[in-house]
Amino acid sequence: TTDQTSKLPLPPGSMGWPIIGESLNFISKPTAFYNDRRTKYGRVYKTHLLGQPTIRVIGAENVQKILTHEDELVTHRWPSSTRTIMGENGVIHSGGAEHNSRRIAIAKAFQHSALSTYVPEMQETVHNFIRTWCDKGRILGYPECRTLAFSITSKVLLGCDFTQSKDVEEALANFEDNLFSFPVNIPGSGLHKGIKARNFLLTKIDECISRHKSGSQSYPSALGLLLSQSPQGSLSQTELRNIALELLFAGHQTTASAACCLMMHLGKKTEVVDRIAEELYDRHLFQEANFNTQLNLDAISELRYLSQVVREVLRINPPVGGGFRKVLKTFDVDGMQVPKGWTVTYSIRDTHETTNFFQQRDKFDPDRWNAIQGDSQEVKYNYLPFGAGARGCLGKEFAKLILKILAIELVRNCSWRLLNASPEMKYLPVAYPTDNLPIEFSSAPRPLRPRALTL
Ligand code: HEM
Repeated sequence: TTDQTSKLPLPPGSMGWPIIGESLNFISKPTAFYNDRRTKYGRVYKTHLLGQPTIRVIGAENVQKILTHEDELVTHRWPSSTRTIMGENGVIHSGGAEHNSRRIAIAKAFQHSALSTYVPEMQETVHNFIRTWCDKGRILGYPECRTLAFSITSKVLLGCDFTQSKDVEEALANFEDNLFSFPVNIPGSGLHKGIKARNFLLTKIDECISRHKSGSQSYPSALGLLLSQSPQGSLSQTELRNIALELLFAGHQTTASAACCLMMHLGKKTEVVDRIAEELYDRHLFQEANFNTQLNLDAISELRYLSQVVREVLRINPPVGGGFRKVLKTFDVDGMQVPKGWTVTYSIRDTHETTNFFQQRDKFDPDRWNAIQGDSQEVKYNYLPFGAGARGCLGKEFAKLILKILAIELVRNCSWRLLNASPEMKYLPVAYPTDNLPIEFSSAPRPLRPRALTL
């Protein structure tokens, strides 16, 4: 229902069928669902999804209104299937002071000093994957990036190496694939499968926690760090378990999507690969004698061009399409009402794809960031791959670090060729190429261009 006290109209759009609304179209073809409605209705429209009357909002000013009024105009509310499968004792499905204190505790596992301890394990894992890609010769980029992200996130977030545990990888896929389901828990339903996967993953997380407690963990991890802070820290065991699961969820497909898109864009633009190689050469990270120099966080942070490349990949192909909120108080966007009690979703991808803030916005051009101050207020809501504000991504530096290490190791150790340079993209649950990105790998890196060699 609308808010009768507001004089403003509801946005255009369709509420679909009684009860199920437009959920069937959304679940069967989510990418087309969003694209069609953006074309038909523009920046703000209404729909009915997964049991909730919903308004979708596109565009920097509109998105800013949502992200800067957390706990005042809006609060957390993902669809009920997502809440059930993910659990409500973590950070993603909590609000107010509880959300804030959990965020503060988790942030400690992603501050500079913690991140620097994760680099060796990240580097070694990436390196091993690239070796197997070269051995295989031909790979499918997206599934490989999923497995790579699974391996890194399980090792570095949980401190447990599940690389060879196909049952855990499968359970995570089931968990992720059923997060958006009808809220009906009967055998065979998506929700039922998702809950089963959740319970299995929690038993594995419990094993990781026991291993940490017995001191048999050999490398630094986010969970290890969070555990070492409790019981003095602010997180209870129930919270920690759920947060570990959330980190796995939040870090896995997102990083896989970005890693795959990174390989895709570098595969399309060999001149960008050359520029990265030159930067590595200038920083003594790319010499005949030490192709595989041990990386460290400070050296990686100094690679300015590489950071622009990663930024640009996340601009053109933001892995996450947007976020869900519950409306606490009726407010307006573009002269229309967003009524109290409804769900509002803010769009990342549609905002990136429609903003006029960037010139030639469809062009992959890392140099555009030379002239733009990345953290400026101006760019903040036109470029938001990690969301922003009180619920902005906690793992963004962690994710960017993986992407940079991947780019460095790719450029130093191999060359690769896309077998289809312009694959069709899908965008849900994350951005990915529908053909899975077939790639041919060889173990000889591209030779350095003359400019670098004559330096
Ligand atoms: C390229 C990779 C990633 C992208 C694009 C991404 C994107 C996002 C976005 C858009 C949000 C905000 C969602 C909202 O507004 O509701 C978010 C939240 C979050 N992300 Fe990420 N993320 C990435 C990687 C990671 C990683 C690796 C981790 C963990 C290590 C992580 C942990 C989280 C957490 C815990 C939240 C919830 C914060 C809260 O609710 O307060 N993310 N992420």
